[in-house]
Amino acid sequence: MPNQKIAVVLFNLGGPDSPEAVRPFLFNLFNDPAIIRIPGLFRTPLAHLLAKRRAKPAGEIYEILGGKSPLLENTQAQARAIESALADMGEVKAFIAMRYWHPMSDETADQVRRFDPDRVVLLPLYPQFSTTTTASSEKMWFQAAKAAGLDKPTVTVCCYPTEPGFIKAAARLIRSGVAEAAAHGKPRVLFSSHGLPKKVVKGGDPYQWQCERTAEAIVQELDMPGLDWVSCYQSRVGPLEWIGPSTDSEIERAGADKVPLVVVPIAFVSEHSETLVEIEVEYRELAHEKGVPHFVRVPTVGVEDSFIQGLAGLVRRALAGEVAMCSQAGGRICPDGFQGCPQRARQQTSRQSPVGGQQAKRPLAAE
Ligand SMILES: C=CC1=C(C)c2cc3[nH]c(cc4nc(cc5[nH]c(cc1n2)c(C)c5CCC(=O)O)C(CCC(=O)O)=C4C)c(C)c3C=C
Ligand SMILES: [Fe+2]
Ligand SMILES: [Fe+2]
Repeated sequence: MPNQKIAVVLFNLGGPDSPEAVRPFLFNLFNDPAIIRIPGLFRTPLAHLLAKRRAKPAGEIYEILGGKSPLLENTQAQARAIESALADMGEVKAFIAMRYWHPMSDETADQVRRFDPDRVVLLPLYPQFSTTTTASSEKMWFQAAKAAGLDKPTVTVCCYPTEPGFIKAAARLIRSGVAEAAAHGKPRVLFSSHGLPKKVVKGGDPYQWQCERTAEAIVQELDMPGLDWVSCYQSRVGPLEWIGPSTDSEIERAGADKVPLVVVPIAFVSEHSETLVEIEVEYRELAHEKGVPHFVRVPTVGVEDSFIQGLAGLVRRALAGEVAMCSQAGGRICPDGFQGCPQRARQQTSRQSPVGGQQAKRPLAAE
């Protein structure tokens, strides 16, 4: 239907926009029942405590980035690019709803109501579905939309772990990383995703399964026979056991094997603390310490044309109702058909290194 008024709402995590925002941002994160799965009566005081303890180490991370996260600016650039890619559809406006820092769902739902669209598409900037990210954002959005009196037909893109434009963009960026590393030996590619506590995955969360599908699809697209690669997990916080192998343990193994590394973030689609500090600074230093001969960090897909065209295609397909419904989540669209569906993802598979172990934990507080 041409010339519709469409609101595309981009979901992302959000990040502090000043040093003062670090602690309240962390409080919002730890107070999310999708992150800390205990009743609110206990969770809220615990979230205050954890935010207080984590504020110092997290603040130091954001200090390296000038006191704030660049996630909002990078997401704004993606919003403008998506609007341009969908300009032929009519009046399309992309909004941003962050989960833990501004602009959050309540502010955005109000803006969307004032825009008065015919339809709303919720588009997570998380290629892989997790209850801790996509589902949490979606739940918050529907609460906020109801409170704002926004009652427009809405469809949610579920996930796109193997979306061809996303895979193509990542592969393009990796090729030059592999070429650079190859001057120092036979490179190993680490597909590094944000980790999750094991019990979340055991509870049926499809995230790990989908991260592995993303890594496999990129390897297939790269078409580099004999490529040495592994799927691993970064950013562990807290005392729980997290999924592995950890990115740290894989860096250590590469040091022992004396192979150059190409580290590729596949669960983040723009730059922020986990890419610019954790990978670029901390893992680079660890690699140096462990004797890795060369370390390359591949940038996130950001506003790469094929990625943006891929996202625009998901919006078109969601509006056309062309894609398979995700049977687990009423009303949510699963663009990969059954391939990336949470329902199917219970079959845990794995491409895990035999040496993969526990991730070195990031302390919740300055220890
Ligand atoms: C793929 C995306 C993400 C998943 C899954 C996820 C789960 C998850 N995260 C924490 C704890 C923290 N995450 C933090 C930062 C952070 N997390 C993501 C993405 C995912 N998190 C992003 C994009 C960011 C960076 C935000 C920015 O810098 O702009 C932090 C804060 C930073 C720090 O203190 O180091 C914490 C804490 C848990 C516990 C969890 C799953 C249960
Ligand atoms: Fe996180
Ligand atoms: Fe699905």
